[in-house]
Amino acid sequence: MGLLSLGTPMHWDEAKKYADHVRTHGIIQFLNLWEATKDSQKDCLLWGDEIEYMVVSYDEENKKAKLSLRVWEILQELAKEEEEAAKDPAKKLLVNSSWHPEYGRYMLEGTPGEPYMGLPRDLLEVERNMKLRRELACKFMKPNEVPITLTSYPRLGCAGEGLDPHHDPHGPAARSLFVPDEIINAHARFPTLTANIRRRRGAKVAINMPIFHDKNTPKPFIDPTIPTYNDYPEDKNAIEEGAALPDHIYMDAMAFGMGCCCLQITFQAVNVEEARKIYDQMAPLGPIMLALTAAAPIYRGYLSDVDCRWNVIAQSVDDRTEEERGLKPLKNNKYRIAKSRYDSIDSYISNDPSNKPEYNDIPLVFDEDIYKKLSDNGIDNLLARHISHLFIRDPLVIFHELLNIDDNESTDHFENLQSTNWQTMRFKPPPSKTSPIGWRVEFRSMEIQLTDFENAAFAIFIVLVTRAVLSFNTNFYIPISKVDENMKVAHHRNAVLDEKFYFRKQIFPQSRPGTPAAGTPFGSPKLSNATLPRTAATNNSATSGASLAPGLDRSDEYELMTINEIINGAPSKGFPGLLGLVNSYLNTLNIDIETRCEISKYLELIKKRANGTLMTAASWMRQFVQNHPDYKQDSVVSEKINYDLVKMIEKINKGEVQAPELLGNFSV
Ligand SMILES: Nc1ncnc2c1ncn2[C@@H]1O[C@H](COP(=O)(O)OP(=O)(O)OP(=O)(O)O)[C@@H](O)[C@H]1O
Ligand SMILES: N[C@@H](CCC(=O)O)C(=O)O
Ligand SMILES: N[C@@H](CS)C(=O)O
Repeated sequence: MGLLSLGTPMHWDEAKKYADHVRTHGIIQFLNLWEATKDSQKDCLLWGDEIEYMVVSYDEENKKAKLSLRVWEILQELAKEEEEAAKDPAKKLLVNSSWHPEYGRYMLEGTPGEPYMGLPRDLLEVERNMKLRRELACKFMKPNEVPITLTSYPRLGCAGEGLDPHHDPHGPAARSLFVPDEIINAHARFPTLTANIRRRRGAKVAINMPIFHDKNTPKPFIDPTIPTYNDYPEDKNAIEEGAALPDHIYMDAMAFGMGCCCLQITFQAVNVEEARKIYDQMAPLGPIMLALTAAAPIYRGYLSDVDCRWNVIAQSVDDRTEEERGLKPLKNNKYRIAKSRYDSIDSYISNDPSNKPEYNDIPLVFDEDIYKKLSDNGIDNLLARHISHLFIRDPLVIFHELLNIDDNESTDHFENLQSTNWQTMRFKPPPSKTSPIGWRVEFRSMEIQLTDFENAAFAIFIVLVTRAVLSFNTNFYIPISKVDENMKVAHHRNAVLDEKFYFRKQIFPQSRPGTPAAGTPFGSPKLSNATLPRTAATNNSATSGASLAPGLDRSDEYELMTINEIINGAPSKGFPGLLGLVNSYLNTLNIDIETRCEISKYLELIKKRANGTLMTAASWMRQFVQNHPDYKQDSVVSEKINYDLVKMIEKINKGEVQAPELLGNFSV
């Protein structure tokens, strides 16, 4: 959930006139924040997860599962609980969660009431708290409603069905052929984002995911369910005009992407340099964790040939004009931009000496005036590049009432741009000059899992990886272009087992192979060299992307590995794997046996997903569909299959049905 300011939002035609105003003041706000917080030191790890839910409403009589558009009412009840809990310590324990709206009017976002601390036994709170959240959300639902953690809803946008209450497709914000605007959260942020992305782009967003060709799927596949009416000026015949590609599942609205759910983890670092280090070290793991958590194989009622949501969301918020996408010469726009606002990160930002200039090997487009303003005010090259790159985008949601604000007090204009750059990692300054919250990093690529047990396992694994990274001073750097290649591969069907990913071979500093830095249990050991300054000469060029200089080919530093190798290690190569690192890290702590056993359960799940003993949610859902008696080997996921699938997921989550191929013997 991004910035939820209140006010009267501007139409794009007006908002674009204030884009420079918002950027200029956003940078002043960032600089004010930087001055006040750049030396902030925190002494403990704080971290938290964000779980996104969909609320399903069953029509038991007709065996249909619909998305409930009643979430606003549920959120109001949850907010009341939170308010009461804040006043009453006894209730605080029972509620212990925080709730937020999300893009879809059928979506909820829940986080722990307070961030977790850095003790190993706190890890055992994670699953308990996720269960508590689910129970609490249920309390305010109707008997036929249920929260499910499904990344993409299989039949979202199948016209004429699937929403409770029913609404026909269309509406002025999305102008979709498939979904009504009533599916969008009513908070002004969300319909305004939807409409202004479309207006800025100059056309509706066009999302095309390859269809999975089964035995009876027509070839070429030309979707017979795409309507051909033409209610809006730019709403042309999607097939004839080429918006809907053959052999693809076509979607035409932001809801198909931002209506997907994910699992995000945020960590507070001890200081800004440590946050930058974590950001860089975790970035190459983005695609690996995307493939390992893959849970989104079905779109608009069809089995697709991809397993993950990421590219769907990227295309669903792609506000770049034809000029920016390189389809026309630049005339009205300033830059060619390679990626959507929702995409993988474009540059590493740490001043750690292991961050070699040649790792930032993709051309970085950035606003040179903003870069200069940041540099002139003491921001180093890498951070200035990062921020001035985020600021090539236009603000999409501007509120009349919040145009002129006190740059000393507010960070709204900075957050406006920051919170609409939806990337695999987010580098987050303290929310305000006086906030007790420190510098944080958010890990954003993972797909939401079907059960709380799995979500807890992935959350715990990721937080332990960050601890191991700091403890062993690991080096996961590979050229960022390789991270991008991994991102593409991560989408492939069954990438987790069938594909290989670039990963660094030698992940320990040469001088201290595998030696853990001394640290308090689960705390962040002080980094010996993370604060060394880097001169501009050793950093990347300020004006363009540094491409790999001849003779500097670092391909000997990385190689293609399977996810099994990356996670579980490759003993013959002396590569420990991320789980090897995590276990070595845990061995350095003084943990009681019971806690260690409990933690091991979660790590076992990760191990077994990576080595193929257990299926990803994406593979499991494919198998469920393909084995369903109603499935006709034609890629179609019917209403009845959808209903049975959602029911099955609910039962697995409640422990009423075992799914050993997904969960092994683990109980949920
Ligand atoms: N000081 C902190 N350090 C680390 N994590 C924190 C801290 N405070 C809150 N969190 C956790 O960060 C997560 C997200 O909280 P935050 O309020 O930053 O969300 P947000 O604004 O919705 O973020 P985003 O839009 O980037 O997803 C939650 O899991 C929360 O528990
Ligand atoms: N739901 C989005 C993330 C939304 C957000 O940025 O909070 C996803 O699946 O990645
Ligand atoms: N929930 C995301 C996507 S709309 C945000 O608010 O930024």
